[in-house]
Amino acid sequence: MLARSALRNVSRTNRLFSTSAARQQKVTVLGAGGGIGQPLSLLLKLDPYVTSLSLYDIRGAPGVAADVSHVDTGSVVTGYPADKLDEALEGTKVVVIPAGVPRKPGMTRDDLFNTNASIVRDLAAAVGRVAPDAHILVISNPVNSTVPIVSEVLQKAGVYDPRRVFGVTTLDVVRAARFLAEIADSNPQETIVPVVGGHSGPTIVPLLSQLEQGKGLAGEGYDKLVHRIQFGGDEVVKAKDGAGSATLSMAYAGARFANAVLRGLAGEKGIVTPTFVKSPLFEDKGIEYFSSNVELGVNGVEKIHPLGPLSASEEKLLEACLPELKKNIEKGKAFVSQS
Ligand SMILES: NC(=O)C1=CN([C@@H]2O[C@H](COP(=O)(O)OP(=O)(O)OC[C@H]3O[C@@H](n4cnc5c(N)ncnc54)[C@H](O)[C@@H]3O)[C@@H](O)[C@H]2O)C=CC1
Ligand SMILES: O=C([O-])CC(=O)C(=O)O
Repeated sequence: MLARSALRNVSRTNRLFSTSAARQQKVTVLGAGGGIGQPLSLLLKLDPYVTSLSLYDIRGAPGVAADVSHVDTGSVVTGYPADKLDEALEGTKVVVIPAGVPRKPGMTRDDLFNTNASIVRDLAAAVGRVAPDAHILVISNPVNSTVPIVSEVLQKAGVYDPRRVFGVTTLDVVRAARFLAEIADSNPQETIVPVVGGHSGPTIVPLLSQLEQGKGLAGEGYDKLVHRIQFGGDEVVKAKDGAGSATLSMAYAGARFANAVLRGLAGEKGIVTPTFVKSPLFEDKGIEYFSSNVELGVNGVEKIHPLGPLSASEEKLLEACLPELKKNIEKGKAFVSQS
């Protein structure tokens, strides 16, 4: 028999994260059987802020749930098949949506609209009906359009609170940190790049001038880095050669953003990260949603930070971002009003 202190040590080394959290929540993943959904579900199983993990997909969620449920952390995992969406959502506080098709080489994210818009619309309607006060984290592309779709659906249902709908743009932040750190020879975990705008090509605007490691960059080196951050998704789509887009790095990014939302819900202060939300920043230009640094808290979005000082190059990037973003947002809104 192991002495109690030895058991405690064994127990500590067996855990990836510490298990004591102030306040835990039920989290539901819609699209849990997919390329992102599976590793994301695993990472959420490791999150000490999750008490109950509900996994839903039109294919394969009970199997994923059975598998993930054997991991020895405190949360309880349940899988739900296609006809059990309402049960999956009951009592949930956070819903993460990676349901929908991914890109193949040669496609833009907007090319996914025709398939994913209706998937996201129908899932949002179910969330509005069953879990109207849930925080909704939208991963499904095109994010610039799917976030307005979710918002419009909730608005129609009379349960919209803009503080609780988020487009997950964390992968852009993760990539920017990694790619800049490679050039600057810095620690990527300490190379925190605010990435603003939206989540597709030219709408992705990294504010490199706001970092010590980034402010000296210019010319070809700067242009190449910006292009890599804006088109990092294409790099993965090309390398996977028809087998899909980023799944593992996205699962990491999604779990990280979900953890930030959960920590906010638990009352932690000072959690600031970029996310694509209903925003006043460019309302005067008719742009209702924008990603920028947002402070998260018990109500979701507590405060939207201004962009801060921009370099001349960043002003130009922003100029290219805004009209494209506006088009994407309007397309999402029109889809719901015509549905
Ligand atoms: N926000 C971001 O930064 C990123 C977004 N994505 C997007 O995430 C989405 C998912 O990508 P993957 O997981 O690679 O695709 P995948 O095809 O591997 O998985 C999608 C899953 O959604 C499920 N699904 C389809 N319709 C559904 C419905 N009505 N209800 C519940 N589940 C449903 C499918 O059965 C499948 O298991 C894509 O739209 C992709 O473009 C991907 C990477 C990064
Ligand atoms: O590129 C894609 O289609 C998937 C995605 O959004 C990303 O990896 O940033």
